[in-house]
Amino acid sequence: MHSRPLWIGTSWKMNKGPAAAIEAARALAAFHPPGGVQPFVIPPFTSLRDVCAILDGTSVMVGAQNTHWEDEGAWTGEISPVMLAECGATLVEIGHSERRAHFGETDWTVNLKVHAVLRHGMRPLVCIGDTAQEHAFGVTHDVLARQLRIALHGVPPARLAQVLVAYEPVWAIGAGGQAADTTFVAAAHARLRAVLVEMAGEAVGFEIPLLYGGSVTRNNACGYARIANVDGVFIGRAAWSVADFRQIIGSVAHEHVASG
Ligand SMILES: O=C(CO)[C@H](O)COP(=O)(O)O
Repeated sequence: MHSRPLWIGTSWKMNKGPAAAIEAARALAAFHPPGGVQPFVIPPFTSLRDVCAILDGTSVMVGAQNTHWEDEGAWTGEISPVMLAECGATLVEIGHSERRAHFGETDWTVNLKVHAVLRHGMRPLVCIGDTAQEHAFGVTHDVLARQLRIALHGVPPARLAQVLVAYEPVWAIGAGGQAADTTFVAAAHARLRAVLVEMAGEAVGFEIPLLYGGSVTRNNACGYARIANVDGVFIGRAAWSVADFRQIIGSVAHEHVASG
């Protein structure tokens, strides 16, 4: 069996109001994931506290979809890392491409948020990704390395061990997304691993979970999960139903254990 867990998680994005989120969390609480897998779920802010309470003591980690970098203050409409920690979140997603594209998230704010999340004892899940245009120009690896270096700038190596990274090509995400082929993902993840090792040294650099996301489905999840330097998958649409999420976890875990 693999010694490191395989991370399998989903963000519900702007789906599921409090009632639906509570129902989904209860269904997840009754699920006993197979060994070797670390499941996580990222509900909207409106149900974060409830979902954390329901999944407390289970093996399912709960995260938030965003944070501000300040602890408090006159930031209308924002949520601070202090609030997220108080709700029970242990993971915070930062820099998703939808936030970068529609809400002005930049590499600089991603870096501020990474520091804020670590300061409050949670784990940042840093999302990076190339646009269709960058992909077409063949600069994917440069873009990813730049995003990663800025996101993690100034984080001491010991703290880097708390970070998770998700590579999600912008062109692969969502209804119009095109699933990336595994050779392409393998090369991108190898490059990302090299950057992490450069920044954090071998011991920590190899330990940082590197997840893949973007049109991951029950049909292709195992293929992505078996790539070297892919430590898990981050799923959107295909895992919004708890039954589908559980099914993907089951099949990926089965293969993970069998191949270990
Ligand atoms: O963040 C994602 C996973 O939660 C990502 O945007 C992938 O979404 P999907 O293409 O709907 O799987």
